[in-house]
Amino acid sequence: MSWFNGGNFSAEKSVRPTRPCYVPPHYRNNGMPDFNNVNSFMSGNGSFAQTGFSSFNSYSSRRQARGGGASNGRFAGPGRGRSGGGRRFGRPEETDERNHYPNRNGFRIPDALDTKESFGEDGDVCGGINFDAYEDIPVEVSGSDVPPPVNTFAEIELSEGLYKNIKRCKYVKPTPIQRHAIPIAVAGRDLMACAQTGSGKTAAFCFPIISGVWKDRSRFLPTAREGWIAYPTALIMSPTRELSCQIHDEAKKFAYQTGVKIVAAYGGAPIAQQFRNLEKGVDILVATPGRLVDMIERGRISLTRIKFLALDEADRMLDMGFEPQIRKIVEQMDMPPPGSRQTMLFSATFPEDIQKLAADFLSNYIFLAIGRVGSSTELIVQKVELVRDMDKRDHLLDLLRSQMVNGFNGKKALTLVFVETKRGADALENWLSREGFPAIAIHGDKVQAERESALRSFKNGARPILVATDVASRGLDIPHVGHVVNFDLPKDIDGYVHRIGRTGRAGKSGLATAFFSDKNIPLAKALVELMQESNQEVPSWLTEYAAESSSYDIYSSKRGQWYGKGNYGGRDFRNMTQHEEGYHNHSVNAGFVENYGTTTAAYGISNLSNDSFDIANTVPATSSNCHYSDAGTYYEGGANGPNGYVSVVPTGWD
Ligand SMILES: Nc1ncnc2c1ncn2[C@@H]1O[C@H](COP(=O)(O)OP(=O)(O)OP(=O)(O)O)[C@@H](O)[C@H]1O
Repeated sequence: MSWFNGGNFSAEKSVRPTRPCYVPPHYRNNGMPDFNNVNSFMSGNGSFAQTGFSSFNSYSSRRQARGGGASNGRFAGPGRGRSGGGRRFGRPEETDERNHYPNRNGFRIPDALDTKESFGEDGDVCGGINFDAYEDIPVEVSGSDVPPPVNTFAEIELSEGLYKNIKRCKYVKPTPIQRHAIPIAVAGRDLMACAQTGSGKTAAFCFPIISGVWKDRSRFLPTAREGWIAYPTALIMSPTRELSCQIHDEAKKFAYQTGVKIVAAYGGAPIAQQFRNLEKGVDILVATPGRLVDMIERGRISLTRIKFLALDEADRMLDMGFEPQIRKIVEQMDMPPPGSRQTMLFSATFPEDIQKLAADFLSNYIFLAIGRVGSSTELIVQKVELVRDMDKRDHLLDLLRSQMVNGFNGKKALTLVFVETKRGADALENWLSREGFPAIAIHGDKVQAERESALRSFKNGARPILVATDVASRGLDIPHVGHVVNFDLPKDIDGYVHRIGRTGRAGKSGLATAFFSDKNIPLAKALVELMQESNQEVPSWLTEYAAESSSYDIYSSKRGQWYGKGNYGGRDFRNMTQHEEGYHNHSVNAGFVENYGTTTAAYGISNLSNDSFDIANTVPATSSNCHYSDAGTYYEGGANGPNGYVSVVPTGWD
């Protein structure tokens, strides 16, 4: 990625004097804002609004002037009373809240927000979507006989009606994940696909499924709903109700007038209504696991005719929370086994251990990664602020006021604030409302109608601040989210990647601010790595914490995952050497000797149950391919051979 060297864009008021100006990819071929001037940047031609970070850069000095306390000299909390001195206003009138919300403190209520922007017909920049932003992302594909990528939708053998709908949706050009994944899926191959948040994964699995279902004449068999049992041809599962709803809505747009019937089944909504929808016929079922199991156990859905299975947010679906239910649905009910159905797994993050689990559901699959697995898009400007827990509310208030003072510069932007707990979400919503900021909370303890209403009033701008737990962290595609605030940081870096990914979508820019407190030190190293990788400016105090936090890189009990690092894999785990605790004589696909930052595979050959092992290509350990982990653990194991299989024995942990 290039760093822009000043020139025409010299600062009026430089806030980053010591570093060259990074130009995010979405600005590279367009009108350029002044990148040395934060205010100018915020009001640039991206989708999010001016947020006034100039005032934040002076935050620390203001705090010191006030004599605010800092525990270790690095915290920048305001160190003053909890109210921040703001005037308090009552909760909003529930009626006509957009127009009459008490905004005496000046918080601008956006006008009605469009749900979609329009797209141009003329090439790369369509309705603010700048495809150049994605062009230089490296692509990794592995597996046998990989179908080649395409450059246009027209090159793919999709059904006629679907083409029309792609045009109707103004999808002029496929995104990289679509260019690669759709031909693979249309060729009938199983797929594990990873691409950054907001890069178009939904269409990447919906298009082949809709097309495949449409071409599958067997769905017209009269027995398709016999005895009021629904026999869908395709099943798309996702972890949350809101995401299932969203996928359902998207898929319906893509399947408009094709005759392909799509039904959603998710918890919290009346099951009787969902049964009635199923009774009208279903080709593609979009479901959350809990409601699906319920329906299958009540004998209303059979999976015997499933030909296409897609798991969105697949790593979440296979982590410890969901895995038993997914195994039950996919392995213990009546679904055809791998090989007899086509299985597609999609996510922006895919930890190695989950990749291994996922392999159980796949047959001869292709692994596709657009960018490094678990990486974050450069479209999102990431800021990390050092804030003590006790100062977070004031800090947030200052942030929101700063947005207020600088205005939205004619742009409409929503702010999504992530907190750790449901109680914390309610408390922050109440507090913000008391302070005169129109906020609404969404979390798992709210009934579904409340959740939907919260999301609606956020989307339409009636409550432009949504306080959310992780229930809103994955998959949700809400236009105009300009700013994501991690009021509480998540425990692992993958969670952070998904949360900040609610902004900076579809080629548009976004801003993510994290409040980092001493509780988050274990996350520092992974955060620094992620930020560096996406060319973000890393504060020096965070780098210091990262150095300190190396000692936190111990295996947690949870499936050998790194705490903090999230164990995010760089690539197809089949191409990696094994480095997990407790693996003995475990055969792995060699071909690579990989350095994982802390460990690298090493020396010695065992294996060798695999015929394709090529002893001639064996690479014995040398100082360059044999490393020690941070913990001083020596890996003894093997390498190499393009198709070789070797054993890796982590002797240090015996
Ligand atoms: N080819 C395209 N042309 C124009 N817009 C597109 C295209 N593909 C996807 N989009 C739009 O991009 C946005 C993001 O897409 P999508 O929600 O599928 O992202 P995602 O990769 O699934 O993100 P996440 O990882 O957060 O789930 C959506 O608004 C979608 O309509």
